[in-house]
Amino acid sequence: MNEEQSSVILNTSSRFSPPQGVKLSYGTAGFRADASLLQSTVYRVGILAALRSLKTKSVIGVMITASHNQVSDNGVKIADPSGGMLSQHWEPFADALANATSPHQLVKLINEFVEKENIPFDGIRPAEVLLGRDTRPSGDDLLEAARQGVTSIIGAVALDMGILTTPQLHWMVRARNKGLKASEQDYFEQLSSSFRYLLDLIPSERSKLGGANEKLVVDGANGVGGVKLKALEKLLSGLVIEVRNSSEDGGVLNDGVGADYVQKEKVVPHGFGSKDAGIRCASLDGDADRLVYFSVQPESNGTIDLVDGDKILSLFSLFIREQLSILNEKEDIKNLHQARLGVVQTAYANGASTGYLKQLGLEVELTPTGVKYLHEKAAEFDIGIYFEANGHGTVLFSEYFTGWLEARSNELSSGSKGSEAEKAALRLLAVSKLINQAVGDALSGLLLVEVILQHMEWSIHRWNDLYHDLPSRQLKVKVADRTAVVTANAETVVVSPPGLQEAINEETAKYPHGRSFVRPSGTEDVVRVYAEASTQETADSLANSVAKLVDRFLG
Ligand SMILES: CC(=O)N[C@H]1[C@@H](OP(=O)(O)O)O[C@H](CO)[C@@H](O)[C@@H]1O
Ligand SMILES: [Mg+2]
Repeated sequence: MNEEQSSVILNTSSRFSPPQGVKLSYGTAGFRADASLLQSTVYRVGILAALRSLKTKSVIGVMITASHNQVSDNGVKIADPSGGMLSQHWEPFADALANATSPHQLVKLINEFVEKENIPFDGIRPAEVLLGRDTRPSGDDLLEAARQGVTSIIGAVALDMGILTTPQLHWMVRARNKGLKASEQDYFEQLSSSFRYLLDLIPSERSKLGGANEKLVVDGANGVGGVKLKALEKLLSGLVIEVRNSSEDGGVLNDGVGADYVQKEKVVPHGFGSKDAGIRCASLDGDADRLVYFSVQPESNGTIDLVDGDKILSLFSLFIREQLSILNEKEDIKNLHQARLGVVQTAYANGASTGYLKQLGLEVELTPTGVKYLHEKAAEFDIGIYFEANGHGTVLFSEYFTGWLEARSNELSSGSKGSEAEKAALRLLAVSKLINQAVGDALSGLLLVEVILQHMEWSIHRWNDLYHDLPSRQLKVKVADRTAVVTANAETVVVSPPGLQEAINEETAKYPHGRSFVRPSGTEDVVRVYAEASTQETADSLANSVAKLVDRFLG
């Protein structure tokens, strides 16, 4: 960096003092904290995003959100050129920048990093960063801090894209870097037109008046998702959606509402009750990158049948597998490309879901917790489907495979137009356009669920009956130092402290269908305990015993 550049950063950064005595970490999904602590962090992430744009010669995204956290929190994360998460290789630098104690130290760190990473300051292609935020009241000021960070790199351009869901911003970054249309309207049009296309491809003999056609009721978590879903719905036909807890209703973001609450507590969100018994309902999280479905049990006290990320994954897998097999059946050997379909889960996936997917003959991979790991693994397949049990996931299509599908559907349409094989190829192509290729997206996921249910003529109950979840329990244990827990094999085995895994094994062996693992959280200062067993009582008991072991070894 030249003198002029250094002095601009020195000047602007002096307006953003870091909070005293707080250690910030990029963590599993960006920086998160009470919003009042984040001005300097967001400003510095703005600088980092501009550097990333220079380095990759591409458009980069900065999203201001704290997802399912309480409304007084906020956060910031970077979208890479592909629309995916920031390269893990740059995370330690993000941490170092956020924790720099003075403007001089900040400039020194940036200089060292620019040199190490060989970041070009040649002015040939200026940095360009898209900024988005969710509905949090602190978002406006933080977005301004990000803008000042970006523009403190001379020549860099920051574009304020306004209030967006997290997946919308990631989608825009990806589209811009591919030279495609990238506005919010383009996003809505791509989703609604591929949804319509898939509806039109439903075999005509299947009645379009089945159970799935009743209205869908969606809990918007009092966040950005509900408002965007209403805008999207205006472009949809063939689906009636009622949105509750949209941020316009005056309710508090994530307070007794939203996908995280529904999945963890397994109870109805605010605004839902026994009057909704049996109806197909869905819940989004605060920034609309998670989706779960549920139905209210009749005459219950707010208890629900939860249809979680594992079941969404199973539904998508079934549909895609069916289309691939239609395609393969009709192919002659010369044209056969045996597509590799893979599904990716974490250890939190319910054991019944993994068993079900394997019994379908699917390749099931396990990765550590965190979308960045699942996404990376899913990208190794022609079609890779990944979901966390909490409802964050998507379906990735390799460029090679979409190219192959396009070529095949063209060939097929010039031969026997309207053949089953052609329709299967067209359905798969439409799925690749509907489902967000950048990151998990509750809105596009919801449309894919809806069209598959109509295609299968399934109610939410039929879908929920695909398999029955094993009873499970999750607990959190406060320990002196959670980093003392080191795991291996996608977090299923503890390697340190010594003896803990053997003790867990001994305990688990006492329970029929018992499974349990522990790992340090990447977003909270706790060790998480997960247990499954054949009844709720035994799952609870196993989780409690393992929590005691964690406390004994680490307390
Ligand atoms: C058990 C669980 O749900 N863990 C969540 C949670 O991570 P932890 O590292 O477990 O705190 O937040 C992550 C980011 O949102 C999400 O990817 C992950 O699935
Ligand atoms: Mg989220």
